[in-house]
Amino acid sequence: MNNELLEVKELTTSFRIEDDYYAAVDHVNLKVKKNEVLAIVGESGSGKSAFAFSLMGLHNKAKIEGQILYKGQDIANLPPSQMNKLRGKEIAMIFQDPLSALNPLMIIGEQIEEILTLHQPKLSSKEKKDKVIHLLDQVGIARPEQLYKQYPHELSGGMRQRVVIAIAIANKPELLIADEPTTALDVTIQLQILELIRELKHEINAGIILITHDLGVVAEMADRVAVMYAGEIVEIADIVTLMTNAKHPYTRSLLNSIPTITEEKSKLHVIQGIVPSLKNLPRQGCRFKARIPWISESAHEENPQMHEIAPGHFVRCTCYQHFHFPDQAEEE
Ligand SMILES: Nc1ncnc2c1ncn2[C@@H]1O[C@H](COP(=O)(O)OP(=O)(O)OP(=O)(O)O)[C@@H](O)[C@H]1O
Repeated sequence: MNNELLEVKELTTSFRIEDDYYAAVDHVNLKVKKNEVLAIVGESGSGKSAFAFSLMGLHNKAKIEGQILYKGQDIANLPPSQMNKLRGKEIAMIFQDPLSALNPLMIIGEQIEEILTLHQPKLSSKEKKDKVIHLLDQVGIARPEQLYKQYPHELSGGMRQRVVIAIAIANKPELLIADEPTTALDVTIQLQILELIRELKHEINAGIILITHDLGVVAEMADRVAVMYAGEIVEIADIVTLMTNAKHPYTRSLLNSIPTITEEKSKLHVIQGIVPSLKNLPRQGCRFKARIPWISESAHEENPQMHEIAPGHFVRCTCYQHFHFPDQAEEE
């Protein structure tokens, strides 16, 4: 197989609420290649984390349907013993909150050694320590020997996230999933961590799935972007196309809600409403319809499909052809 690393087919992740299952990830299809950053973007509640956790096999009680083909092998619903061998080695994740991802009672060096021991049991103590020092250096920690002996609470948020990244890349994963890796950090530190992930992309030669609600982060980091709304992918395109020629009303609304210094505040288009809760989600028709009520009913497909409108550029539903912001006339 070429350089395709991951192919997700019709992935559906459903949670049990009272007596029924409700899909938080609904028939998602996408691919990730080696050396590629695929960003998944959407508001809170759109299903991004549920998707990431499905790839990592971290859902305890959810029902997972469809296929997660990692290097051709379906890893959806893999027995825990087999998933444990992949997780932390071939597939690794950087979590949102570095403090909760680290063990408060263990020094940093031991925490990184632990993940090395798990997947490379034959390493000697000296080899392990050398690798840890090298990893800490690789993630930009100035005095790795000193940090080796420190506890998580002794570090700043940015340092902790560097350690979490060191743990994620310790076993040279081929697929790295970063779930809002900078959300919990100060703005200046966010930039440093993004820069680090960008540098590592070349060094570790991995495919990266970057989950974020922040289109600024997407613009900086992504090669391709999948926009997620209410559990579905509504648009996929390469980064340049997405930033300059987005079509789906949701993508356009997200892009329009980014303030620019040249735009007057009164002209900002802020999307009204929120992503509906799982139980209240309309499962028939266009899921974004309720948030663009000024667009006529007939613009929407009854059963919205993904349309390939240019090579590699997919848009769900036909409503994009008739979409305009409330204060503008229809474009076509
Ligand atoms: N364990 C669970 N049980 C029931 N519902 C859940 C569970 N986990 C997530 N959900 C619901 O699934 C939907 C998608 O949640 P998810 O956390 O994946 O969204 P998200 O896009 O990652 O948002 P955020 O950026 O806030 O993390 C939400 O409606 C959420 O309430």
